[in-house]
Amino acid sequence: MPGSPPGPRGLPILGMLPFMMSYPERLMADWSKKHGPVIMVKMGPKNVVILGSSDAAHAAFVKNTHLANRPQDGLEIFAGGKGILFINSSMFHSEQRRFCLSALREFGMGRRTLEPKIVDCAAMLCDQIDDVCGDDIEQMIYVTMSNVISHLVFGHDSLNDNKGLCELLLRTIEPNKYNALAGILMFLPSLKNVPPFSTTTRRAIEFREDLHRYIKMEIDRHRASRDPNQPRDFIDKFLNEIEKIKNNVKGEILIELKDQLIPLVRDLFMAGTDTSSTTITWAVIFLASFPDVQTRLHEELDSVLGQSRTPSVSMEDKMPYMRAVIQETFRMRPPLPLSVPHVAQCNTTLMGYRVPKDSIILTNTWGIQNNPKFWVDPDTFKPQRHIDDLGKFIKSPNVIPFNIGTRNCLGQQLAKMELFITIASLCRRFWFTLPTGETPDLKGESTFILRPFPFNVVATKRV
Ligand code: HEM
Repeated sequence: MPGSPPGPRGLPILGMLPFMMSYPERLMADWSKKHGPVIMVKMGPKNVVILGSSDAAHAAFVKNTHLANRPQDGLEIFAGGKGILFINSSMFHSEQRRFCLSALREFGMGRRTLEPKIVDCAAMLCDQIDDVCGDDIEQMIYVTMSNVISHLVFGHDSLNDNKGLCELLLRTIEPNKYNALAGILMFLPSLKNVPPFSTTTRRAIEFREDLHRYIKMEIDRHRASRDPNQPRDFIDKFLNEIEKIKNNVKGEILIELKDQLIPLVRDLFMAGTDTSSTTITWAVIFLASFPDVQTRLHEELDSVLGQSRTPSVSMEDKMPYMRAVIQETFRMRPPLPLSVPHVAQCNTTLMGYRVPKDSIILTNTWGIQNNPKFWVDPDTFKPQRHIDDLGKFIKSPNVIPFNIGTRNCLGQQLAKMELFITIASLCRRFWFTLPTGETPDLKGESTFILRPFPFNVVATKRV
C-alpha cells in the first residue's frame, strides 16, 4: 500500500494555510527542496499536493489521467460553474476545448494570417509609448493584448472603442488586497461570507456580472448582423455550431451550450490577456534593468530586420537571443507561478505515493524554474544560459509556464506569437532605461498572477 507524500506538518486545523499570504511559491519551493518533488500539506481541511519538478508534473498530468479536474469550491465565484478554465474534465470539457482550438485556429491562432493584426496592435502600442511614457506602460500593454483577443473573439478591437469594457478589464491589473484573499477561499470556501472574504466574493461576482453584460451586448450585435455562411469570428462560429446541432440533440444539451458562450468568451479574455501582458511587462523591466542584455538583443534585431520595422515569427530561427530573452523572462517570472489548480477526481497514486480523492494539485512552476539543482545562479536574469556553444537556442524542458498535459494552456501558440512580435516591435523602436536613481523591486507581487510592482521606465526612440 503506497504511503502519503512527505511534507511539513503545519498547525492544528489550519495546517500550512497561515503561511500562504506572501510568495507561497517561494515557501513551497523550500519545502520541496527539503522533502522532494511530490509533497503533500494540509491547508485547512484540504490535502494539497505540490509538484516541484517537471518530471512530477509529467507524471501527474501526462501519465496520470485522474488529476485533471479543477477545484469547484471557492472558485465558482469567478466562473459560475461554466466556461472552460474552471470546469471539470469531462466529455463536455474535451468538446469545448476542441471547439475553441479549432475556432481560434480558423481565425488565425498559430497561423501567419493573424500576424499582421498582432503587428498592427504592437505598432499602435509603440505609437502610444511615443506620445506618453512613464508608469502606465503596463496598462498600455494590457490593452494591446486585450485587443488581440478581442479581434479573434468579437471581430474588432473592442477596447479602443468600448471605454466601459476597457475600464472594467483594467480593474484586473489594479493592485488590491481582495484578490490576494481569493486564493485562501479555494482551501476554506466556507469563509466566503465572512468579512473580509465576503468583500472578495462580492467584488468577484460584480466583476463577473459586469463582464457578462458587455459580452452579451456583443453576442446580441453578432446575432443581428451575422451571415451563417461567413463567420467573422469566434462568436459567429459558436452561434453556427448551436444552429448546426439544434435539430440533432436533446433540448437540455442545447440549453447548456447556449449558456456556455458568454462564460467561454469571458475565459478567453481572462486567461489570455493578463498572462501575456504581464510577461511582456516583465520583459520590458528586465531589459531596462540589464542594459547589456538589451544591447545584445538590439544587435540581433537590427541585423535580422535590416531597415524594416516589422518583425515576423518566421524570423524566429534567426533570433536565438530573442527566444532566450523570452524563455528567461518566463523562467524567472512565470505569470502563473502556481499554474492553475487541479483536483484529484478519485483516489490515485503519483510517483509511488497515495493521493486521496479531492486533493488539490498545484504545479509550482516558479519553484521548478528557479530550482538551483537545475539552474546555476537562478536569481540572475541571464538569457545566455539558453544559448549553446554554437549560438543556437536551447528549449528547456524545465521551463513550463503553460504547464503540460490535457489541461495545459489552450492559447499558448497565440501567446508565443504575441510575445515575440510585441517584444521585437518594442525593442526595435525603443531603448528602455530606468529613471536615474530608481531600481525597481524585481520580486513582484504574487497573488494568483505574479505581476511587477508599479514601476517607471523611460523609452527613448531608436528608429
Ligand atoms: C504568457 C501567456 C500565457 C501563459 C503563461 C498561460 C498559462 C496557462 C496555464 C499555466 C494554464 C493552466 C494549465 C493547467 O491547468 O494545467 C492555462 C490555461 C488556459 N489558457 Fe493560458 N496562458 C497564456 C496565454 C493564454 C492565451 C493568449 C489564451 C487565449 C486564447 C489562453 C487560454 C487559456 C485557456 C482557455 C486555458 C484553460 C485550458 C483548460 O482548462 O482546458 N492562455 N494557461
